[in-house]
Amino acid sequence: MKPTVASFPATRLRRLRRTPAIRSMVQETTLSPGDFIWPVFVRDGEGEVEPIHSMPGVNRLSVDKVVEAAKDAHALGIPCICLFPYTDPALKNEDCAEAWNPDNLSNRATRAIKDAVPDIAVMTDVALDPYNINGHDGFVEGGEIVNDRTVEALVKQALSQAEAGADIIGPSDMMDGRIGALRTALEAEGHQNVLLLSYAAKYASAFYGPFRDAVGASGALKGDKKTYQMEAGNSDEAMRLIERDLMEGADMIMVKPGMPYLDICRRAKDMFGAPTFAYQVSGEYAMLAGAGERGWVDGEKVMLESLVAFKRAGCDGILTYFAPAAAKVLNG
Ligand SMILES: NCc1[nH]cc(CCC(=O)O)c1CC(=O)O
Repeated sequence: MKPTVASFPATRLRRLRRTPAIRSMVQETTLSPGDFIWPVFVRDGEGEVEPIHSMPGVNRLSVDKVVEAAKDAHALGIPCICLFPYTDPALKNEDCAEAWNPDNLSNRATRAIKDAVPDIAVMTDVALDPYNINGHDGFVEGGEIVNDRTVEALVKQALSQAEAGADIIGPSDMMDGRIGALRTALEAEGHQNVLLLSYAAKYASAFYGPFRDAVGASGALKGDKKTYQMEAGNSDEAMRLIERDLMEGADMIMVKPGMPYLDICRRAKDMFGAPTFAYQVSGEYAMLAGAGERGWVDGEKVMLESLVAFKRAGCDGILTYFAPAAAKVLNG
């Protein structure tokens, strides 16, 4: 596109910015609660609302409280809630079997939400890190994060989530071949309507720090995730990963983290035209919410500005811890 601009004063671009009414008429991108997927942290117990110190305003919730959160989200017009379990350290080991336990925390929360608020979509996370004694997304053998044996486990995990009623499965593990394996298994087991939202372009990022505290994986993690998550300097590789996942049966794709990778969102949308999501991750949230809390920035304004940026960059939606706060502002 080459914008046409006649010379001054035939064109005075400030005319279009003069009043709120005129600015609203020509606004190119808008934000609404329907754009949000709300990630929540689930813990055991009842009546539990446990603050996460590195994410001001975010709590670990017991299943009953997650159900209340889902009701609130639905009332605010948020279409989807995404579950991340904080697993009891006693249930973590090297075989990660808790990941496909039909009665694990994530599956109990899914069933409880689908019972109480059937209209909200439930998204679940596929990766072994909440269950793995060493904090990695895959099995570790002799210091290596092994691919194919991990994919077999991810399939069992995803099937248990589909069985529990998950609408959207989000593989965040970055193993090769998992989208194809998951799609094949879901089709074979009668879950042909379950959606796959692939964490297709997921970078090995320091912005995940507060999340790892929230799910209790920080202490456990040995080494880094660079043999499966992407290097920050790469963009062509992101396009290869997205194309590969779409060809294997992903319905939607994600770029993660969000703000430092808006160029990847734009490129992905332009290149593939698939439903594209960005994850505004825990570290991004911590920076904005933390600075807002101290009065260093206007918390509400930076929240909305950061979120509309994703829409402008081509995203169809955003996973954000701000979802309920932003929806409240947008609903007026
Ligand atoms: N499967 C791990 C996973 N799923 C979502 C996040 C990060 C989300 C966030 O930071 O908000 C991570 C962290 C990681 O890869 O170490």
